[in-house]
Amino acid sequence: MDAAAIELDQVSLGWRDRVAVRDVSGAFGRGTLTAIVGPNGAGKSTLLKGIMGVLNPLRGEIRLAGDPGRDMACLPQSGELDRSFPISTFDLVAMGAWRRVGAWKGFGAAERERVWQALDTVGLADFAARIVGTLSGGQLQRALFARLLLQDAHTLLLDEPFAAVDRATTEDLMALLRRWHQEGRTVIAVLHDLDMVREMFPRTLLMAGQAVAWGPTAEVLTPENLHLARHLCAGDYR
Ligand SMILES: Nc1ncnc2c1ncn2[C@@H]1O[C@H](COP(=O)(O)OP(=O)(O)OP(=O)(O)O)[C@@H](O)[C@H]1O
Repeated sequence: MDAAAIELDQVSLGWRDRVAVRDVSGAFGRGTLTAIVGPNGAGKSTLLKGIMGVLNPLRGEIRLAGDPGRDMACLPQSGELDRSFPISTFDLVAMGAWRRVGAWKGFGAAERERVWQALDTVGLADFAARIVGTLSGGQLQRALFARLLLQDAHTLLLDEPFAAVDRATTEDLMALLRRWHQEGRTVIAVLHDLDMVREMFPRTLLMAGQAVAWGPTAEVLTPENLHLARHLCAGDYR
């Protein structure tokens, strides 16, 4: 595999009373496109939080190539967003540029043009002035993808990017994800649609509290591995 963008060495994550992710070791190669899948409660979001640095490992080590502040961009699960914040769609997208250009005083005409381009790419140019609380779920997800475009990060972490969005929006946003992959960025997405993973994601990490399998998608999503994941999480997982 190419050089690692993110390396996990016997990583366990959780809280005082609960270990949600146990003893995961492996690497996300630079420029790879990986899906993280597994039953509800398998520790997928917890693993992403560990990689983002919002949760410290209980054990083990997470090593990131580059400067995580600048090189990593995240799309949180939509339920974790505060939509009541009174901000326009334009400003939400513009926030993606903060790390590159500093505070608002550095925000010139060129950056404004980039915001317009990003809004146009996701089909939201007509919604620039709308307060984000008035966007539909799918429109908000498009705006958050536009913000990722502004961030221009080498590594992108997306937690259920297509949850509760319709087929057309999913196809548009998936095209952006593929574009990032073709540009050589490292892309990691938590997903539930295994057919989509089989079709679009070359690599997969199957979680069930631990890493059940990690590698080329066809070798990971076998009936045996899925059965094991279901058994480990004691749920219904196909
Ligand atoms: N803040 C927290 N405190 C304690 N336990 C938590 C906390 N957040 C999550 N958990 C628990 O950790 C486990 C893993 O949760 P996580 O959200 O990582 O699962 P997931 O694989 O992303 O699930 P889903 O597919 O339902 O989103 C679950 O049992 C969950 O209840």
